[in-house]
Amino acid sequence: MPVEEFVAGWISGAVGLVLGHPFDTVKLLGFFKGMSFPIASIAVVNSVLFGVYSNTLLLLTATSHQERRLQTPSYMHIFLAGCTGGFLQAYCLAPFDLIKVRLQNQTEPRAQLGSPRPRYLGPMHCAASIFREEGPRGLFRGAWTLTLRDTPTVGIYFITYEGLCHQYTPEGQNPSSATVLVAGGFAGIASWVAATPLDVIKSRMQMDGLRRKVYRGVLDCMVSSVRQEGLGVFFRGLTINSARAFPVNAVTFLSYEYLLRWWG
Ligand SMILES: C[N+](C)(C)CCCC[C@H](N)C(=O)O
Repeated sequence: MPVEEFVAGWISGAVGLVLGHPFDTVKLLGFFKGMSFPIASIAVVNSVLFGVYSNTLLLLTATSHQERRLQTPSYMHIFLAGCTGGFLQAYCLAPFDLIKVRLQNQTEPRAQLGSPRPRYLGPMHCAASIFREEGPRGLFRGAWTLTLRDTPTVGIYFITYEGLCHQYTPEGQNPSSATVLVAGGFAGIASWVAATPLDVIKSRMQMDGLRRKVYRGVLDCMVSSVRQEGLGVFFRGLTINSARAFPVNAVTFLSYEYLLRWWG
């Protein structure tokens, strides 16, 4: 099993992440709150995303990353491999994403003398508290919605990337850096536009049960969100998600391609 893709996925994900983190947090308070933790978690998550994608394509088309430039796989295969990558990465991402959402939604100041103690003191404390208060399954709260969000949208992510690269690259050549940056950026935007409605629902499911349980399930969460806030609720954060997605995924794909070429 080619492991380079896993390693390249990890490193490129970390590069993209540093760039994207302020966008992630600006929706809330505190700019670089919780930076070190996502850096560690991206090692697992992005390497699963790219590693599973590439190895699924290898299974489906019997071509390696380099050979695929000469023999472009069908969009169906690219989509299926993307969905497989998205499905598996969602499960790895679930506990990390839950902790991120819980910490970012916590707006009490850091522990200070005289002020009330925040519920979670940091990522490890947050993980331990969830485990204690909500059980081991609590760490996977919202995982199902995350899977629904990521399975098709990672398919869209890779279709957009490969499609744009193919469009602007002469037959049999590697895409130029500019092409990779633009294709990666638009792949990020396309997948985030598609992912935003379920991203809103996912975060609500992850915050549910903290004080008392409000939703009976994903569908119930969707229906009551629309009832209370209208259809616009599904587009919450769309602009910031897209603004973040372009630079993050442009550099993610650029470093991924370069690492693979360098090792290849
Ligand atoms: C599927 N979905 C759109 C959610 C994410 C796909 C892109 C993954 C990238 N690490 C990022 O954070 O932008």
